[in-house]
Parts: sequence; C-alpha cells; structure tokens
Amino acid sequence: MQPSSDVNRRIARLAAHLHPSNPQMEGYFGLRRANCRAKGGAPGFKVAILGAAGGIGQPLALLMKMNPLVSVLHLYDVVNAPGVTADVSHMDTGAVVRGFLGQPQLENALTGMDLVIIPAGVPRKPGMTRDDLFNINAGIVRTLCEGIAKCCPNAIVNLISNPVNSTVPIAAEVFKKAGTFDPKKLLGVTTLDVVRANTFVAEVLGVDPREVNVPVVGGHAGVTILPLLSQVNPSSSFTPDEVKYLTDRIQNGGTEVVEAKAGTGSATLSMAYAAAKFADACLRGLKGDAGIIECSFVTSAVTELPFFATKVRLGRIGAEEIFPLGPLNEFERIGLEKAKKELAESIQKGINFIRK
Ligand SMILES: NC(=O)c1ccc[n+]([C@@H]2O[C@H](COP(=O)([O-])OP(=O)(O)OC[C@H]3O[C@@H](n4cnc5c(N)ncnc54)[C@H](O)[C@@H]3O)[C@@H](O)[C@H]2O)c1
Ligand SMILES: O=C(O)C[C@H](O)C(=O)O
Repeated sequence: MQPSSDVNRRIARLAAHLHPSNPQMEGYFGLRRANCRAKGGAPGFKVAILGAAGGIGQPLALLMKMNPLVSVLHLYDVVNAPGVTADVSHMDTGAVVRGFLGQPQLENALTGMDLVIIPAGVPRKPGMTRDDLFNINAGIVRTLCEGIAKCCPNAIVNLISNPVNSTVPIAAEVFKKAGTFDPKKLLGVTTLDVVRANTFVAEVLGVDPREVNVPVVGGHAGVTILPLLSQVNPSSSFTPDEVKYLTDRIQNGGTEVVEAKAGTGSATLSMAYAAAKFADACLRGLKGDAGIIECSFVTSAVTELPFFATKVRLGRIGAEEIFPLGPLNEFERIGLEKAKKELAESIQKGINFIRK
C-alpha cells in the first residue's frame, strides 16, 4: 500500500497537467495547494471581489492580497478569473486566494464572506454620463446582490459599480425583498471623490496630500459630488476662484480620466487605491478598531433623501454612526440643493428598477 500522501501528490501532479495554471480555481479536482498551505496562523477576514478581472478588479485584488487583515480572498468574474487568480495567488502574502468563473460559481464565491466588494459592470466612454451605464449595470448589480442575500446576508457590501447613486438603492431593494437588508452594511464607495479632493486641495495649498482631509458629501456623479471646502482639515481658507476651480475639478475628476483614457475606460488605478483604502477601513472597523471615519453613500436621515453620502463611523457591524453635514456656507448650501435634486431622481430610478 502506498501512503495516501503519495497518492495525493500523484493526483495533484496529474491534475496540474490537465489544469496546469489553475490549482486555485473552483472546480479544480487536485489538491488545493494554496488552501493546504500553512498561513502563519493570523486570523483575518474573508473578502470577495466581484468583477475581479476588470480594470479596477485586478489592481484591487493585488492590494487586498497585500492587506494583512485578509485571510481569504475570493476573486469572481464572468471572464478571465483563472488568470487573475493564478497571478495574484503567487504573491507571498498571507491571504489564501481562490478563483470563481461565471454565474454557476457565484454562490461558492460568496459563501462565508465578511466583506464583498463590487466593481463589476461597464465603465464610461467619453461623452457618456454615469447614468448612461444604468441599463447594463443595474441588472449586473441586482444578480450579484441576490447572490449576497442568499449566501452571505451578513457581509458588509462595498458597492463601486456606477451609477452608484442608483446602484446602492437597487442593492437595498434587492436585500429588502430577500428580507436581509441591514442599512449599516450597505456602503456605496465614494472614497475616490475624497482622494481626489485631498489631492487637488493639497496642490492648491502646497502641502502633502496625506495631511489633508476634505469631506465630500452627497453622491457620486457630477453636481451630486459636493466637497465641503469650508470643513477642510486642517482648517484652510480659499479665494472664491479657488473654491470654484476646486469644486469643478473634484466634481469632474471622473470625466477628466475618462477623456484622458480616450475610450479605453475610466479610473481604475486611483479607484483600486480608493477601494482598497475604504475596504481596509471597513475591516479595521469589523476588527473593533475605534474612530474609523470615512465618507460613504449610505441609507441616511441626514437629509430628506433615503440615501446620502456623509462621514460615517465604521465599526463591528458596519456604518455604526452617520454624521450630519455640519455648518455649510452659502456656496455649499446652493450646491446642496442642486445635489439633492439630481440625487432624488437617481435614487428613485434605482428603486423603481426593482419595484416595478
Ligand atoms: N464608485 C466609483 O468611484 C467608481 C470609480 C471608477 C469606476 N467605477 C465603476 O466601476 C465599474 C467597473 O469599472 P472597470 O473600469 O473595472 O470596468 P471593466 O470593464 O474594466 O471591468 C469590469 C469587470 O466586471 C466584469 N463583469 C461584468 N459583468 C459581470 C457580472 N455579471 N458578474 C461579475 N463580473 C462581471 C467584467 O467581466 C469585467 O472584468 C464601472 O461601472 C465604473 O463606472 C466606479
Ligand atoms: O467617472 C467615471 O465614470 C468613473 C468613476 O465614477 C470616477 O469617478 O472616476
């Protein structure tokens, strides 16, 4: 009799021939080498990226594989998941990586996850608004959220797919229909607006962007992106021309990238950075770290709208506290009214997509 470890090794070798590059893929029948490896024993969280083979998904997978709070990383896409999974899984960091390809593997990708990050969907081309993506992305987000409701209803969801002002209401309606909606756990990712605001404000002030924090409230499209320059930390003053320049640039930062990429997509690298920063904040909150505050588009009573982005405190159960807008100046009050008008329509459009 051969010892069973020898037999297993032979089976693994044979399987590697048949399935040479995909030992981490769902459906691989040999030994799961990555799953078998000792991982240094660090406890961590299970994170899934849906749309992991895309422009955002790939660098985000890389950044999440580098996050020491992640113990298991599931990479799901309808195309190219095996290649991205094989590639990322060779990084010598702690997280175990597994790949999942196509709808039949969605449930296994989601089961047991603590955090699900969704960058699945089509990006803009020059001349398009984010709302022009609604027809394709709304259906994608609905399907993925139905999977979350079924397989990991307690997971925190970070929703990146545009138009965020509508996809977050879509996700909320899907979860309500399934009876799993927890408003604290559904977070629209607006971190890129804050990242851009910090960068552009730091340029104007001539300081290091890491020392600047600009609250950006409202939503994630055009005039709904409302930077509160009167509340910049550290406290700073701007001329009216600077306020106008900065507000326009922050509101149109996405379009600036879409135009520069000239038809090949929208922000992917800065977005992956922003998504990884936000996901890390969520994980630190889950772990019990205190004082984690980020802006996010969430279910909110801060205005009369059902969803709104403001600063939130992230904790063990998600967005545990939602902060009010704080004092606004006249320019910001006018901006807020414009933002609310557009937001109301985008939110309703998302709700109607599921209810009607
Ligand atoms: N919230 C933000 O700040 C922000 C910033 C940048 C981009 N975005 C949005 O993120 C989305 C993705 O952008 P990108 O540049 O990565 O696009 P991309 O086309 O490069 O990648 C999208 C990925 O989603 C996958 N996908 C499509 N349908 C899917 C499904 N049903 N299930 C799983 N995966 C699916 C595609 O196969 C692709 O790999 C776009 O909607 C874009 O507008 C949001
Ligand atoms: O602008 C886009 O379409 C992508 C994203 O929302 C962004 O702000 O970069």
